[in-house]
Amino acid sequence: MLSIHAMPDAFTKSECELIISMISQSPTNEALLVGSNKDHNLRKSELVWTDDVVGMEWVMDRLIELVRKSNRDHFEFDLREFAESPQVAIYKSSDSGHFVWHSDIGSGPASGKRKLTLVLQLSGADTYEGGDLEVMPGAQILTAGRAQGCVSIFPSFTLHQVTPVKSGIRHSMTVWAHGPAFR
Ligand SMILES: O=C(O)CCC(=O)C(=O)O
Ligand SMILES: [Fe+2]
Repeated sequence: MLSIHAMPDAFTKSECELIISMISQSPTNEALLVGSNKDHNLRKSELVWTDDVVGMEWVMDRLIELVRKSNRDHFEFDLREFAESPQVAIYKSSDSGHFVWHSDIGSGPASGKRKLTLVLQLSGADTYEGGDLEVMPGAQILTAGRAQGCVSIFPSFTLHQVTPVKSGIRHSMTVWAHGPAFR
C-alpha cells in the first residue's frame, strides 16, 4: 500500500493566497483535538471550518476530485462520503504552533470513519520556518512536500505531526474522506 501520495501542483500559488485571504475574514476557533479535548501541549493552532466560509465551494469540489483520483490510482479504499467540513489550520510562531504525533481516526461518529487524510500546503514554503508536516508510515519519518499548493494524501491511521513553527505563520487545509471500517 502506498504510504503517502504527493500531488505537487494541485493548487496554484494564487489560488492558495486567495484561500488564505478568504478565510482570514472569518473568526477562528481554537483547535480541538479528536474528541474535542483541548490540550496545548498536543496541539496549538487556530482553525477555520471552510463550510462556514462563503465562496469556498470550488475548493471543496477540487479537493473531492483530488481524493477521488488519488484513491482510484493508489489506495483503492472503500470511500463513501466527506462527512466533515474541511478545516484551515493557522500555526503561528508567536505561540509555537504545532501538532504532536497523532492518528486522525477518533472515536466520534465522523472522526471514527476517517479513512484518507488530505493536507494542502497553503503558505509559501519560505514564509515560515519549522512547521513541517512529518508522516511515519513505517520505521521511517517522511517530510511532506512543503511547496505552496502541494497536496499530500495518506491513510488517516498513519501517524503524523506538525513540528513547531519557529518564524512566520503556516496555513494548511485538511480534509478527510470517510467510509466503512477497515477490514
Ligand atoms: O496542518 C497539517 O499539516 C496537519 C493537520 C492535521 O494533522 C490534522 O488536522 O489532523
Ligand atoms: Fe492529523
